[in-house]
Amino acid sequence: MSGLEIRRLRVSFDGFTAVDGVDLDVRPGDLRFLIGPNGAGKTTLVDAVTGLVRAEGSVRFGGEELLGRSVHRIARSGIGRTFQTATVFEELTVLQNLDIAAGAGRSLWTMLRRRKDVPEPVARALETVGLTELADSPAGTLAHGQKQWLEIGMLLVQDVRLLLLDEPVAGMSHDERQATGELLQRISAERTVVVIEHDMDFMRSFARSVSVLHAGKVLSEGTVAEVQADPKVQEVYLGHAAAETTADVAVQEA
Ligand SMILES: Nc1ncnc2c1ncn2[C@@H]1O[C@H](COP(=O)(O)OP(=O)(O)OP(=O)(O)O)[C@@H](O)[C@H]1O
Repeated sequence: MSGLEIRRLRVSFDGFTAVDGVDLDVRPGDLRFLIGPNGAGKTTLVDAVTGLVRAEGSVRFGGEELLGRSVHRIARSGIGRTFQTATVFEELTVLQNLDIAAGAGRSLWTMLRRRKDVPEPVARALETVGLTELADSPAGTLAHGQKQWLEIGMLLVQDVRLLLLDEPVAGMSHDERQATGELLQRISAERTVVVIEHDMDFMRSFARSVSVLHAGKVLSEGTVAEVQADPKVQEVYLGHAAAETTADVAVQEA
């Protein structure tokens, strides 16, 4: 099974090139972290894959070309994403949220009715994301981390094969981060998962592979150890830190 294959991807905004000729291959079973300084083009790359911005080049998933397709058609091709802020229906229960995500073709009444028989894919998703006990709680009462897990569950019931997650652990507690990392490892065993992340500790603990983006290009790629040892990466990150330190000193001296 072929996963995500990106070739010569380019996205421009009014003459500014945010993604500048990116090649990227992510196989099913991988857990790829996409890192890079602010403005590197990470979110824009995911926007291009999901059809939110126009792009040139080629994005194939499972061998099918996605560029040029509508957002809805891309979603129907088994591609799903989460955003930094979870987008769940707060007034509905966890189960109803999952039911609606799973429920193409069912009436709203069928989906909102309290049912004893939870459909098998929904029960499996509840189990996978660890929310079985909270199935009947309104989503609005969930903790921040639990909402992110619900959103991932909503992708699982749609049988999304490629998950693109934008900073899934931002704002999470240490325990929530750990649980999220383990969740991502479980779901990536048979799906293709790409995670945009700024949290380097989280990346070191859970990434199977890493791509570093800088100024719209892939700067480095490999295992966590390979990427960390790459002088180009050290320069970008240390250069960044050095610049911030200099700025801090300048502010303090002013
Ligand atoms: N709609 C847009 N119009 C104009 N410029 C944009 C647009 N979207 C993004 N950009 C620019 O493209 C560049 C890449 O942005 P992008 O959000 O993809 O970076 P990022 O790596 O995700 O950064 P961050 O880690 O801060 O989220 C930035 O310079 C940004 O200002």
